[in-house]
Amino acid sequence: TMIMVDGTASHAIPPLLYGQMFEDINHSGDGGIYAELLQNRAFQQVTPNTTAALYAWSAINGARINVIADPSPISSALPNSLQLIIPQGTSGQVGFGNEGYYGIQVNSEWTYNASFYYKFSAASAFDGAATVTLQSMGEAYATASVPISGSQTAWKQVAVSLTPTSSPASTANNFTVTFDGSNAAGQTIDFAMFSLFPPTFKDRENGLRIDLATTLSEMKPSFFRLPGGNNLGQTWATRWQWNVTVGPLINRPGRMGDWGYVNTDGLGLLEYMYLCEDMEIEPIMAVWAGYSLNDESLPEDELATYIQAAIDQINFVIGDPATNEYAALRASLGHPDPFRLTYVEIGNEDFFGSESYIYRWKDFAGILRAAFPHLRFIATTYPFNPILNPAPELYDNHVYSTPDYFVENAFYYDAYERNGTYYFQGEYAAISTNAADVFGSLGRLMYPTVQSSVGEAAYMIGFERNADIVFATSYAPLLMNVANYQWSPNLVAFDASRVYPSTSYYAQQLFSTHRGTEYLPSTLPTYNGTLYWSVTRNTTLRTVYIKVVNYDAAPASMTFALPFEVASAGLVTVITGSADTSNSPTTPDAVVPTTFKMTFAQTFNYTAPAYSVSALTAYLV
Ligand SMILES: O=S(=O)(O)O[C@H]1C[C@H](O)[C@@H](O)[C@@H]1CO
Repeated sequence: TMIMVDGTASHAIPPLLYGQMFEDINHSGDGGIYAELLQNRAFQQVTPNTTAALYAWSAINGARINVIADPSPISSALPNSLQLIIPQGTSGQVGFGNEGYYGIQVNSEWTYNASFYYKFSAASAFDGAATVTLQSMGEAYATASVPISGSQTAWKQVAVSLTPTSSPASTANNFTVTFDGSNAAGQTIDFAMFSLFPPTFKDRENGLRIDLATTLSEMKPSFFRLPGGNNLGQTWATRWQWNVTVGPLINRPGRMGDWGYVNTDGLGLLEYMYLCEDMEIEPIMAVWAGYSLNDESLPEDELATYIQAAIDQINFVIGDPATNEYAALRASLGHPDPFRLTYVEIGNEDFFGSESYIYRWKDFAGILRAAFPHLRFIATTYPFNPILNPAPELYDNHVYSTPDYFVENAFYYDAYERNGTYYFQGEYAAISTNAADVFGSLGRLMYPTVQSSVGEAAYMIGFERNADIVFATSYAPLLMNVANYQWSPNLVAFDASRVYPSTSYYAQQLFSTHRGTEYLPSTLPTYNGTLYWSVTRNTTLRTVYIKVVNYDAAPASMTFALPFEVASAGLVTVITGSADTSNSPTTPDAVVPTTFKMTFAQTFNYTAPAYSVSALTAYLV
C-alpha cells in the first residue's frame, strides 16, 4: 500500500481529543480509585438490625455486633452505628473486623491512617484500650492501641497510624478493633464512621489509590468525564446530588448507586476536582437533568429546583467566593480559586428519554448558557433527533459493539455534516464478538482482546481524520474491580493489590501520547478494509506521528511518501498479539507496547504486524 502524505494540515488536533470516562461502576470509585480501604465504613444506606447491614464486618472471638439506628447518631447523614457488646466470660481479644473491598493490601512501606468514632450509650467505669490491627488469621502485621474511656458518652473520634512489619503477598487481610475480653466483659460500645487510608496519590487527603491514579495518569488523558454515565442517576430518587457529596465525611449520607452497591460519596465533587487538578486534566462534568427511567422524567414545571442545583454545582466548581455562597463553600473547604471547567453535560444518554429532553434541554441549556456564557454544554440525545432548541453546539455519542463493527465504521464521522456542531465520543468499546447479542452474554468479553483493541483503534483513526468535528473521545467503562463488577470489558482491571492495564488501555495510551497538534491528510484507507493510518504533526516538537492499524491476520507492507525531510533516526511503538489474547490477572503482561528504533527517509517502508496498532515517530529536520 502506497500512502502519499500532504504537507498542509487540514485541521487542528483538538486539545481534549483523548480522555477518560468515569463513573462508579465495577467499584471504580468505592473499592477502586477512592483510597478508603474499609467497605461499608459508615453503614450508609443499610437497614439496621439486619445481617446485610454488617456487610464486610464480622465478629471476633464471641463479640456480639449489630448495626443499630442510633438514638443519638453521629450526624443526621449517618443515622446508623455499630454496637459492640462484649459478653461476660469472654477472654482474649474480642471485637470485630472488616475485610476491606475483597481484600486489603498490607504493605510495610506504607503508614496507614485508621480512625473511628466511639461513644458509650451509657456511662461506665470502663477505662481500657482498643487494639487496632491489620492482620490475617490472627497474625498481626501492624498493631496500635487506642485509649477507650467509659465516661465518653458523646461521640469522640480517635485516630491511629499503622505501620506493618511485613508485606504479605496475600490481600486476604482484615482491619480489626478488639478489646481484652476479661477486662471489657459486659461493656456495650457504639462505633461510627470508620476509615482506613493508605498513602494517597499526590498525598491528597481523602484521596486516590496511588497505583490506579498513576496508571490513569500515565495514559496522558486530557479530560475526565464525571460523575457518571448511568451513575448520574436514572431516577429522581437515586440521582447524584452534588451538595451531599462535599464537606465533612460524616455529613455525606451516600446513596445507592446505579450499579447495585452503595456509593459512599467519599469520592465527591471536590475530590473529583482535585483528581483533575492533580492529574492536570479538565473535567467534563454532568448535571442531573430530570431524566427518569421509562421516560417518567420530571415535568417541565418541576425543573426549576434542579436547574438551580446545576447552577449551584457549577458555582461550586468555578464561582467567585466573594459573590456566590457555593463558591464560598469551595473556598471554605480549602480551594478559593476556581477549578478548570469548560464542558458541562446535560444528563446522560437522554436518547432513552428524548421526548422530555426537548423541554429539559431547552430549560437547562437555555438557563445555564445565560448564567455561564463561557461554558459549553453537551446534549446527550441522538444528534438532531429530536431537533432541540437552542440548537446544541455539542453532542455526546455512545456506541458499544463488536470489533468488526468498529472497523466497518472507521469512516463513521467522515459522513457527518460539517454544520458547526462538534461531537464527543463519550463512550465506546468493542464488548462482544457476537453481533447478534452484543449486550448479552454470548461472545461478551471479560477483558479487551488484541482483536477488540485493534478494532477500536481503527475507529480512533477516524477520530483524528475527523477531528475538525470530533473534539473529545473516551473508552468506557474505565475501571473494574475483578472481585465485584457489573460490566465487562473495561479499560483497566484491578484487585486489592494490583492493576491490570488492558490491550485497549495500551491502544488508548499510544494514541494519546502520539497526538500531534495538526492533521496531515494522506491517501485514504480503503473503506471497510483492514488497514488504517493517520498522520499528524506537532509543529512545536517538530515531530510527525504516523499511527497504523492492521486488523488483518497477515502483516501489511506499506510505503509512506512524505512531502518533507525527516531525520533518519526515529521510533516505532507497537502493540500486537494473537487476536484472542487479553491482559488479565492471570496473564497481566500478555501484550505490552514495545518500542524500537526505526530508520526513516522521505519515502520509507513499514510493515505493520498482524493484529497490531503502531505509532511511528519521525523528527522533522
Ligand atoms: O446499559 S448501558 O446504557 O449501555 O450502560 C452504559 C451506558 C451508560 O452511560 C454507562 O453508564 C454504561 C456503561 O458504560
